[in-house]
Amino acid sequence: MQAIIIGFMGSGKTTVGRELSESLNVNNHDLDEIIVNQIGESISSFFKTHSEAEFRKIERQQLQKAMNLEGILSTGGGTPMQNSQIFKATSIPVFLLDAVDETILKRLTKESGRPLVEKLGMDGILQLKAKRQPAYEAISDYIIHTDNKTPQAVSKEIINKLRSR
Ligand SMILES: Nc1ncnc2c1ncn2[C@@H]1O[C@H](COP(=O)(O)OP(=O)(O)OP(=O)(O)O)[C@@H](O)[C@H]1O
Ligand SMILES: O=C(O)C1=C[C@@H](O)[C@@H](O)[C@H](O)C1
Repeated sequence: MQAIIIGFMGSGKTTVGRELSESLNVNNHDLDEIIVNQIGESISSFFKTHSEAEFRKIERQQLQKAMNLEGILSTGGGTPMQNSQIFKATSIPVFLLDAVDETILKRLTKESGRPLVEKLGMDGILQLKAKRQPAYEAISDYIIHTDNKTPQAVSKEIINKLRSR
């Protein structure tokens, strides 16, 4: 793996991961997509019939496997929380996509289908973001601010960091 992208829901991991892997001409892996293929249903529908703990167990297993793939890996928003050791132990650079609350709200309201947004509501989501922030930062090699930047600009910033390593 050349780079791992982490960040809160709506920070742009999936979008930037696609852009970045195209620019670098490497494989793109999205942990949420890998999980969806594994469970055979959407994450939303899985959450309706299973506990979050069951989801986290599958997420951890698939993360461990995905760390051995080549290319770019974008994770789920909650992936770093119970897997900090895996991220700390790797030599693959970890990029945190950061955004202020207002940006996250704008991006999340554009789309539906995120089970935690449905469960917690927007106030709860922003509280969760604040709670997770220290854990995200603790495992990141680079923090990339994404407010008012296109996914292309964010991707270019990551490429510059990768090239100057
Ligand atoms: N830099 C950006 N500027 C504007 N819109 C963006 C940017 N990055 C992502 N978006 C938009 O924000 C929404 C969420 O992006 P995306 O699905 O990539 O986030 P994510 O971090 O992968 O979220 P999740 O963890 O919930 O899957 C999408 O509609 C996407 O088009
Ligand atoms: O922030 C989270 O905990 C999640 C984010 C999504 O990417 C999915 O992995 C799932 O909906 C959980």
